[in-house]
Amino acid sequence: MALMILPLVGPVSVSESLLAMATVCIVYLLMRLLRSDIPEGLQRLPGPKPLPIIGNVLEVGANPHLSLTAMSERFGQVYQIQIGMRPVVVLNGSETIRQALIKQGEEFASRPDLYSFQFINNGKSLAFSSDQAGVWRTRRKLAMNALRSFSTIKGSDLGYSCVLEEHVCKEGEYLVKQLSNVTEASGSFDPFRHIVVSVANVICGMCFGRRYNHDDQELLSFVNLSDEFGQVAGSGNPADFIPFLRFLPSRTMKTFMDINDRFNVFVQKIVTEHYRTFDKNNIRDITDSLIDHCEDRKLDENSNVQVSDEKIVGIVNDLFGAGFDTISTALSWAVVYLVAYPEIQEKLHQEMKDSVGLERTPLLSDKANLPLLEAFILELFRHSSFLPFTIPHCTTKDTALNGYFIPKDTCVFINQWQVNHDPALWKDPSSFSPERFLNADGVTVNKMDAEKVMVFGMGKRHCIGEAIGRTEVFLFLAILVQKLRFHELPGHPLDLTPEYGLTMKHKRCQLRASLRVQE
Ligand code: HEM
Repeated sequence: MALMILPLVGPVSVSESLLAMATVCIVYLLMRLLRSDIPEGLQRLPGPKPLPIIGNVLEVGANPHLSLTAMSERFGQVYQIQIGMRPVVVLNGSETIRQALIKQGEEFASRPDLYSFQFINNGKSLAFSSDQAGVWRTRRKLAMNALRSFSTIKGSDLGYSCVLEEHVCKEGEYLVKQLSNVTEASGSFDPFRHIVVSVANVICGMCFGRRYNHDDQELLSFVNLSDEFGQVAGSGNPADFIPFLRFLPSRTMKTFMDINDRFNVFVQKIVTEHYRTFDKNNIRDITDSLIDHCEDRKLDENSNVQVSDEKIVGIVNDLFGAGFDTISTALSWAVVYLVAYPEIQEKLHQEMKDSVGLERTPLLSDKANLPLLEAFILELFRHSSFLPFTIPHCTTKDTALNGYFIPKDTCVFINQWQVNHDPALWKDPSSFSPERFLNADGVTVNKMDAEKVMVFGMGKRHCIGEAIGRTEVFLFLAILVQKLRFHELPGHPLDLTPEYGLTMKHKRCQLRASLRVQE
């Protein structure tokens, strides 16, 4: 992401320069005057000295997860930076984050009203908008109930424990065929390009009762552009903090708006069709269940929180959006790690062969017998930390943390990357070693270590799709490891350096896959 502010300034005259400098000084002095008083017994937050107007943007740079982790070594687990003219508190360290998000959860539960968030789901997103607490709570509860109902019910095939397992197993088998066919036809494939369609199909099944072909242009037109979405929605997007940047042309921002538009049109078309064919006695999917809720609520005169129909049915946008990008990113990283560590790939296949065999599709009930696969997933979450920060939080009132004063309405970044790479928690944090999660017996996972990994946030805003996310990553990966061997494409060495964003992706690459049964 470009945090280059200075090159955006063109040639200026002497009088313009003087005027700009005077403005900068006045704003700087005003900001110093407006600095809030610190209540007795509390301290002012430490942090790097900000420059006028741009604050600490240059020090934050293009990889905020690395720069803000390095700053935690200088300033401690709670410190303040300034992005543009907006103060941002950065929280690091497992215990400090637990204290803020769980023990003082109510005080850190809100979202800041950032510029880019108004384009997500037309400003009505459950995850990104700064809804009032009552409205957000009602919508979150509805979303959780809908997800639970439509993932745990039985599907059409009674051989599966639930519809989620059925969807993932069928999409997983299809993905195996797709990857081996594409390798045969074209010599290689881009893992994210194909995985994202399979994962999108699972959430589409639950939300809209439909699946898409791997070549469906309408679906592909935005699911494969989620990199740009993540670059803007990630913590530290300059236009969110430096107002004048909104008025300068930005290719990334334009693409971001374009993806949001296409996404909203795609979902709106399906929702309109659901309204047209809605039958109260045949609730087909999550969209129907949300429409049904609107109808029931109109009959309930006593309902004390008023939430518009648009905001209720709009929950489906959040579920669909959150349900494909996160899981596809995790799986795409998984495949890249398999290729980068071929000896681990072989061990995982051997474990599958010994515990499940190669004849039948792996199921959720096999999880307890696949400890190395579970450890691999934990290490993939920890090492890649592909959600380096949670979605930004915001304080709901004046509060204190570790003895420091934090005023109401302060934007707060939660540094998950730092927790997952903290040398106080992990031995040799930069090495990729799934075995670190196995107990000394080598066949059970150390649950205490597993709980230290932070990728789903925690507390009041903690991810509502965690169970679904873990289930999908496990099942898809089990099927891929059982059926395929992944290889590097000769002459195309892998680059595991993540590209910063809300979800950090590996660089797009070309890989090969061969069917194990043919070997
Ligand atoms: C591997 C997969 C996933 C990961 C790593 C993940 C991670 C996260 C994280 C870090 C947050 C922000 C927490 C915070 O702000 O403190 C979040 C929020 C959220 N996630 Fe997930 N997520 C995943 C899958 C899903 C799925 C499958 C769904 C739904 C189908 C989902 C729905 C949501 C929603 C609606 C929120 C916003 C909650 C709120 O603001 O109250 N996520 N997720």
